[in-house]
Amino acid sequence: MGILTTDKFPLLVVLNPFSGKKQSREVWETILQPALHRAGKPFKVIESGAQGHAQTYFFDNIKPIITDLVQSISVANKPVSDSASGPSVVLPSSATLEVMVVGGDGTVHEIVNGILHGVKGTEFVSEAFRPTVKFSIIPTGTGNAISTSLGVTSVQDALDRYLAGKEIPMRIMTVSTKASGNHWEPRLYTVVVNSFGLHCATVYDSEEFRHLGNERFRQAAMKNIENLKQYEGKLVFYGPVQSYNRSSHSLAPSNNSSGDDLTASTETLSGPFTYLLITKQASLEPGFTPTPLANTADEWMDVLAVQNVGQAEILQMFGATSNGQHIQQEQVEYFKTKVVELETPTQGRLCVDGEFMTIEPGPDGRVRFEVAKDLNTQIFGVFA
Ligand SMILES: Nc1ncnc2c1ncn2[C@@H]1O[C@H](COP(=O)(O)OP(=O)(O)OP(=O)(O)O)[C@@H](O)[C@H]1O
Repeated sequence: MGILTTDKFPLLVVLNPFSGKKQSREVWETILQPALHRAGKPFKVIESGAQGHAQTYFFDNIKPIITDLVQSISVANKPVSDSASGPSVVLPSSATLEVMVVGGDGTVHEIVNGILHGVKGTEFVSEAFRPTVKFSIIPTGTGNAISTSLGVTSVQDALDRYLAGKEIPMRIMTVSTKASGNHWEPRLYTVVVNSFGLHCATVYDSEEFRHLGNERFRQAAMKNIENLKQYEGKLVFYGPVQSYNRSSHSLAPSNNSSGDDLTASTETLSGPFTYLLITKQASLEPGFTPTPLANTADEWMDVLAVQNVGQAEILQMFGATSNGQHIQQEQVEYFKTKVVELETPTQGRLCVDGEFMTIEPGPDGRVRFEVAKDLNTQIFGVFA
């Protein structure tokens, strides 16, 4: 790999020149690079050359990166030679990899998926040795959901938070389907949002409006609202569920809540769905906060469900999503949960952080969403 040029392991900077309005390179050259030089931080730049590049890069290289990272710590910790036995090198039980993303949420999604698939089933992330990956997310994408949810207001703000060094856990979700032998196999890891129905169709259609920046989502949403569809499916919750109570303006344990037993089904929404989001972030872009109670760092995922409504109700909801007041509306159901499964009677489409996945029909095609609880997937943090 040869990433280790000094005994100080570099910050890995992943730059996506295609994100948002294509300003990542300029932001890097004019703001970030000079600031890192001033701060004396060594770095290595990885420029994404195509869709999927960041994911493939980390999938292919995460093991040598971790090896070099461990070596750098071992070098730094090497005690002064005391005798003929020479210096002893003590291998650490953990190490911190810092990754600065100059791009959007899709780039963070690619890196997380590349890393977790790259180390799966290896000793590179295990009980004996577990690295942590700390992200500095510089918001040069379109939605910048993670940054917006953390209240980051600008590139400079994100940079200042990185240099200040305060971080919080960035919990992710696993998206699994049934593999042979009937066990759940994680297919994808989600950092922002899984969606079904209108939101997924909007993201799908928004690519053709990419040149419009943020406006692309609005254009694609209007197109889909004009031609509003209902999406057949049922959503089954397992284990503890909290639902939002409009009268008390607060979350309360669902009536059927089954303690911490994640195998017991608690609640079912029978659909059809007009709009369905399962998220880890409160905002999906500045001015759009569909799951206002979501928290990047907690062990819950938030579910916003709108079942079988018409254009007027959907427009009414969107009219109040800027400040989260839509969760007071009758047609909006809001939950916090840890495990939920979606089943569709016919083939469906799921959107996972902007990546699309096919839902196969019937019980065998069920998709299971979980807040990742395996410690080997809970390795991410974000400077906040
Ligand atoms: N060199 C490249 N050329 C074209 N597409 C690229 C390139 N590198 C990465 N991509 C793709 O760019 C897309 C957008 O990336 P990213 O998520 O960073 O920005 P965004 O979509 O504008 O922001 P957000 O996800 O925050 O809304 C991703 O699908 C990624 O795979």
